[in-house]
Amino acid sequence: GLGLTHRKAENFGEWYSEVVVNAEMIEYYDISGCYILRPWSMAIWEIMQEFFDPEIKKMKIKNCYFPLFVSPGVLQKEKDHVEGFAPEVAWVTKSGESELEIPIAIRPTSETVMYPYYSKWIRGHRDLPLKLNQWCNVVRWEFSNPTPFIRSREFLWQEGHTAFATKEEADAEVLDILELYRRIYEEYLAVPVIKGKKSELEKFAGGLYTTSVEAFIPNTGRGIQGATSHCLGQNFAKMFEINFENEKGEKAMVWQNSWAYSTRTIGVMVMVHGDDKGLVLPPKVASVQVIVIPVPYKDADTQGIFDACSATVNALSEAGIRAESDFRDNYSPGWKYSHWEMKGVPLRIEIGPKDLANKQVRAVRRDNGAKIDIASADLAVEIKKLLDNIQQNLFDIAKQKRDECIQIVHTWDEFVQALNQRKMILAPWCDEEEVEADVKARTKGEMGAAKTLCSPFDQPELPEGTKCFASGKPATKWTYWGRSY
Ligand SMILES: O=C1CCCN[C@@H]1CCCn1cnc2cc(F)c(F)cc2c1=O
Ligand SMILES: [Mg+2]
Repeated sequence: GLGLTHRKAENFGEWYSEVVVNAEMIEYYDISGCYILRPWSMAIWEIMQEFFDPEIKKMKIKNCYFPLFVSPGVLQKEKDHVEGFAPEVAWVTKSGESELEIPIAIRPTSETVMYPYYSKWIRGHRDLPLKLNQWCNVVRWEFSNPTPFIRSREFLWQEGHTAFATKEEADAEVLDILELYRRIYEEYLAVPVIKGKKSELEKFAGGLYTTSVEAFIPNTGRGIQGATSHCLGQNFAKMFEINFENEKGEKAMVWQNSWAYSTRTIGVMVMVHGDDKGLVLPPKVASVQVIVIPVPYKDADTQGIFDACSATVNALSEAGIRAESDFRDNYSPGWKYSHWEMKGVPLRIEIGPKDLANKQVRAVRRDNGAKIDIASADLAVEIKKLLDNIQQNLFDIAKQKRDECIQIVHTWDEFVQALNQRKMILAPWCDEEEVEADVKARTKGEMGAAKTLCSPFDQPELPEGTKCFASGKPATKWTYWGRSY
C-alpha cells in the first residue's frame, strides 16, 4: 500500500532509500553503487542545468566534450593527486574476448584528459583565457556505503576547466563560480549553504586552494560538500607544460581553476526537505508544480468537474506554471493525494461539486498542509504567490533547522560534546595541518572522524589571544568542523 514504512527521525537511511524509490526518482540497479535516474529526478537535474549553463555562457565559458577514456601514462602523470585515488579508478582491460595490450582508465575527473590539449592549444597570451566546461558522467569505484545521489560509482556533473594569464583572473572566477553554486542551493534547492575555504588537509591535493559550499544534514548531524571551486595555481601548468608567451615576450605558465557540482545536489535536497509523507520539492525545481485532481461525486456533474480541471491546468500553464491533471479513473482521489504527496508536488488543487458551484478551487500546500480556497478568477496570480511562498518557507525552515545545529565551542571538551550531539561545530583553530590530523585521530570511531568542513569567508570576530580549541596554540581563524559524508 501507499505510505512510507520508515520515519525520517527514526531510521534516516531506510527512510531516504524508500523516499527516492517511492517518489519514482531512483530505480536500484543490479550493479552495486549504480542507480537509474528516472524522469522525476532527471527533470531536477535539467532545471538546474537550465540555470547554470546560461550563466557560465554569460562568462564566455564554452561547452566541449572530451573522451571518457584515459591512457594510463597520462593519468599517472600527476603523482600526488592521483596516487591517493588509485583504488577508485575503473579500468577497461578487454574488448570482446581479447585482452587489451594496455588497460584504459575510465575518467574519474578530466584534468589529465584535457590538459595535454590545453598545452597544445595555448601558445600566446591571445589564446587566453581558455575557459571550457563539460557536462558528463564520471566513474569512481568507491567502496564506502553507496547512497543514491550522494555517493555512487557513476554520477553526472559539470566540470569546468579554465586557464588564465594572471592569478587575479583565476581568483576572481573561483568566487564567481562559487556564487553560482550558492544560488543553485539557496535559490533553487532551498538549501542553506556556507561558503568557505577548505583546509590544507581537505583541499584538492593537486591544487593551490579549494573553496566550497557546505551543506548540513540535521538528521544525521553530518556536513556534506555541496559543490567545489578550486584554484589550481600553476601546478598543472608545470606538470603539463601549459605555457604562453606573455606581452613582454617571456614564457609564462598559466593560472588554472577547476570546478564542479554533481547529481549529489539532488540527494541533499531530498534529505533536507523530505518528510514522513515522502519527497518535498521546492517549486523552483519541481517538474510538476501543481497537480489538479478531480473529485467527482456520484451523480454530480462529472464532465463539468473534468472541464474545470482542464481549464485550470490551461490557465496555470499559460501563466508559466508547470501544472498537470490526474484524470486516471482507476485511482480514488484519496489515493492520488497520497501518491502526489509522496512525489513531493508543491501544490495540489482539488475540484469537487462544491468548488465548481462556487467557481473556486481548493489548493493544498505540500510543505505545511494548509488548505486555501481560491476563486477561479484569481487563480494564476494566487497560485504563483503560493509557490513563491512555499519556496521561501522551505528555505527559511531549512535555515532555521541548520542554524539550530550550529554550536560554537572554545575547548576540546565542548567540541567532543557538540560532536556527540550531532552538531556543526564552529571553533577557533590554529590552522595547523597536524592539529587537524590529530583531531581526526582522536575522534575516529564507527560514526567516522570529525574533520574540517570549511573556514567560512564570513569570519566572526576573533578576539586577540583566543586559543585553538584542539591545540591551545593561538587561533588564527574560525572553522566549521563536523562528521561528514
Ligand atoms: O573537484 C574537482 C572539480 C572538477 C574537476 N576535478 C576537480 C578535482 C577532483 C579531485 N579528484 C577527486 N576524485 C578522484 C578520484 C580518482 F579516482 C582520481 F583518479 C582522481 C580524483 C580527483 O582528482
Ligand atoms: Mg572521493
